[in-house]
Amino acid sequence: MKQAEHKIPVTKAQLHQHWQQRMEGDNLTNKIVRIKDADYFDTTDPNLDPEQIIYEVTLKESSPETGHLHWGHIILNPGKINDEYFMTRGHYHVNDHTEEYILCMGGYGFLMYLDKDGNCWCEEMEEGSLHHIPAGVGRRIINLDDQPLHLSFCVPADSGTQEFDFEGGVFPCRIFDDNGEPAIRVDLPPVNDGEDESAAEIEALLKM
Ligand SMILES: O=P(O)(O)OC[C@H]1O[C@H](O)[C@H](O)[C@@H](O)[C@@H]1O
Repeated sequence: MKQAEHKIPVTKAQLHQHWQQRMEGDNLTNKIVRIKDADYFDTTDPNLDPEQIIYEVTLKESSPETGHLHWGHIILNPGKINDEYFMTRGHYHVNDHTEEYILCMGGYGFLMYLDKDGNCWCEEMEEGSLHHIPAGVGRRIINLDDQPLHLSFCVPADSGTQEFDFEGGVFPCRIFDDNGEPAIRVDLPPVNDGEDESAAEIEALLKM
């Protein structure tokens, strides 16, 4: 006898709603970054609403000890400050033995990595892409689309978050809209023409 089929039709919108409902219940923390908080962009734009949300991170926290995992969602909105796409501030983990996974649920963007030797590279994020962030590597996320970028992430409970020191000029690469196409600007350290150094050397020699 043929077995009865119990197929339940689901739409993408329903699945998405289900995904959002995973972030209900206890032990939730929420971080919202708005235009007024965005001191890490290349420029400012006084015409933008300071209250506009750039991104939101919701974290379902487990207990903080080693071995436990936090689960989180990020919604990174589409937009730009002048030509620079909306992006997260970026961070690395205080406990630099901890890795992370990020799963893209929808949208399109870049995951930018920065290692301790200053190497900077990007991976494309699109629906279904899974990204492994190695231990000791910093990250930033950039939305290149006109839709929100929806991400889930899983991170060790003892990882700890350390923001980048932007005064120090980390993240040497930045992504801009160049006539509708993303373009990378690489900020190289200023070239030392040697004049200052030799002046200091001569002064040191004279004092000997
Ligand atoms: O750049 P942040 O403001 O630190 O936040 C955005 C971050 O959200 C979470 O904490 C994830 O662990 C990160 O991988 C992501 O980059």
